[in-house]
Amino acid sequence: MTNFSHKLRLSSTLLRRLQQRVTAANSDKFRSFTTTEGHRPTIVHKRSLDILHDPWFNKGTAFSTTERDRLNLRGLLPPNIMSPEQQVDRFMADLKRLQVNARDGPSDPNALAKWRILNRLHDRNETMYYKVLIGNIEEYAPIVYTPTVGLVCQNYSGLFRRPRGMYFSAEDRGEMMSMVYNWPSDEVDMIVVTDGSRILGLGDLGVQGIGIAIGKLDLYVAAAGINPQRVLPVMIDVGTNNEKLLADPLYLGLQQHRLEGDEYIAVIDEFMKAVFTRWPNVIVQFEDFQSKWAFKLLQRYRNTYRMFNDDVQGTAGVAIAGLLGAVRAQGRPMIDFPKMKIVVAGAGSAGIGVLNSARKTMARMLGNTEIAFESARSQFWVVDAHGLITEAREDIDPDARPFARKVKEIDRQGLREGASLVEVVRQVKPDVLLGLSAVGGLFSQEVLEALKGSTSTRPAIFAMSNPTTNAECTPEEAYSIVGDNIIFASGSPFKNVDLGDGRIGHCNQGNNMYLFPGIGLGTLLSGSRNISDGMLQAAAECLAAYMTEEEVQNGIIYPPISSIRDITKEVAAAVIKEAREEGLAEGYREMDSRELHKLNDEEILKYVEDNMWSPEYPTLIYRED
Ligand SMILES: NC(=O)C1=CN([C@@H]2O[C@H](COP(=O)(O)OP(=O)(O)OC[C@H]3O[C@@H](n4cnc5c(N)ncnc54)[C@H](O)[C@@H]3O)[C@@H](O)[C@H]2O)C=CC1
Ligand SMILES: CC(=O)C(=O)O
Ligand SMILES: [Mg+2]
Repeated sequence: MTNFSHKLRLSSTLLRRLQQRVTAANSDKFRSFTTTEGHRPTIVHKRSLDILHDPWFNKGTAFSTTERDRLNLRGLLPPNIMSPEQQVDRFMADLKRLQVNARDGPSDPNALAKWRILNRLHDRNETMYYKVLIGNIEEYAPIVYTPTVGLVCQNYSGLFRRPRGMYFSAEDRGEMMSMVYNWPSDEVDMIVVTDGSRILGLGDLGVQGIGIAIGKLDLYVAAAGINPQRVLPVMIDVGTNNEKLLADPLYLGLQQHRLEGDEYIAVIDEFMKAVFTRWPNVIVQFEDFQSKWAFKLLQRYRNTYRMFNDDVQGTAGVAIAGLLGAVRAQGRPMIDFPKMKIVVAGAGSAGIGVLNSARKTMARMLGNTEIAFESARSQFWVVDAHGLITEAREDIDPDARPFARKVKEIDRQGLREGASLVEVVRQVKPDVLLGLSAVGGLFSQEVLEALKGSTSTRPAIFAMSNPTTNAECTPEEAYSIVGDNIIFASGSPFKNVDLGDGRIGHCNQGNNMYLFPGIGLGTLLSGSRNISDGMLQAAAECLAAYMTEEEVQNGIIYPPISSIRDITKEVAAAVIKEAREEGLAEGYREMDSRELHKLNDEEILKYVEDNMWSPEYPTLIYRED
């Protein structure tokens, strides 16, 4: 009897194993019949542990029985075969449990612990990492991106485990052309490069800035479906002027002050030449370069290379979309935008980028004449660390000069050179107060009180600086001081505000993450050799048009991050259409320029969608080198 029941148990175990094999075999069969990008078999040239240690190919416990045999994996994994969904469930359960228990420090006990857990997953299984990220983007974008990525960069020396991306340093001068060939992939679509000189609002973090390039590329994969095998985070280490880091023996970067002038430019030139030689079709996104270099490098490279500066150009587009949303939210037509009075706090790469773009947009709406361009200038008041910028200022920054107020003009307004932000807000009574200053709390109680005098029926507050502690004010402060009838956006995520009686004070996330992935993807798929102003403008207009009238009336001027993949697809399509119209679209792979021109709007969207990578395991086939 005992024997019989034992046999029964055995046979039920056997049966379960057989079922698992059949399921696994069927899923293999299913995979081999589908032919989209994610389902084609991938040829591999390695087996055994080499596969398990390779995050591009690793499937962990999801390797089927036949694959385990084919790839010499049998015995190297626990015997139970899991589906990708089960893997994600198991990981999520662990993540939730650990986030309750883990403690990293008093300020934010869980954020770094979550980042660590996700990073470990990124190291061992890229597909699953992105499945987790895409499936839970609202919850984990704030971990892999702002605000936690700022904390990660600040603590990078301690957090560094497995290297990711490439490092080019001042010591590598003359070697970069050969170094690029050390990267294992022949195909790279997207590079995000930083020199670490202005990471979010946290200043110079030197080599530790690599974290921001990794975080931005995570969004390229999650939002734009850029294949993770074809992204490359890059850190150009030309030294740091952060004395604390220079004094830290554990600092991972060059222990020297930053290169300046021609020496600095020579390093960046060499890097650009090297990457475009190896990967002529790559797109390079410049990220978090201090303002003094951001504009110069953009002008230097934008007509020669396929590149853009996210802080200058991506931020500008997101701000324009938000500003147009603010006009609509006041019940006015978008064409009223040139009548808005806008006070901008911060005249760095981001602030000046927004100002230039807003001025051009206004001028276009006013007929695109020189007079229109000139008159649009007078809608802006710019305040930097030294107060209101006027033509009376000595040593005025050339990038800010076009926005310096005329002395006579501000005299009439009861203002003067260097007037404080609160004075400016009080006198101007603006429709919009926009902060890109990196100064947390700059929109103080006094400033917000002054904004109550705004002539607008619904003033808009954009506290766009990152990370969270650098926000110019919180949504609670804005709603409680200025009133319920405002529009609010911040660069890093905040919770909505409960206004009582079931009413919600919406907190929009005004962050360039809504544009840069679509700009990159659209450029890639259009095959344009440059990223034109028109393509950037098309991206911004697409984002502005994404919100419905009802949403805008409710104060929602940006989409929720849960729809970032969809908005990115739309933005990419808009970029492709504009590139095509400007005669820049040279096509991508089998979609040549002629074919691209034949596509209607729907077909362009489908073309974009078909080229977006999804986190699904391909069937792996072994082949000798
Ligand atoms: N939400 C988003 O998508 C983006 C946000 N940003 C954020 O914008 C901030 C600024 O970035 P950058 O322009 O590159 O930096 P930056 O350092 O070049 O510029 C900062 C500007 O703020 C001014 N400033 C400093 N103290 C001030 C004060 N008390 N009052 C008024 N202005 C003051 C400075 O004079 C300077 O003009 C950062 O925190 C960054 O994270 C940047 C890009 C995108
Ligand atoms: C969002 C971004 O690019 C920044 O804060 O620099
Ligand atoms: Mg940035």
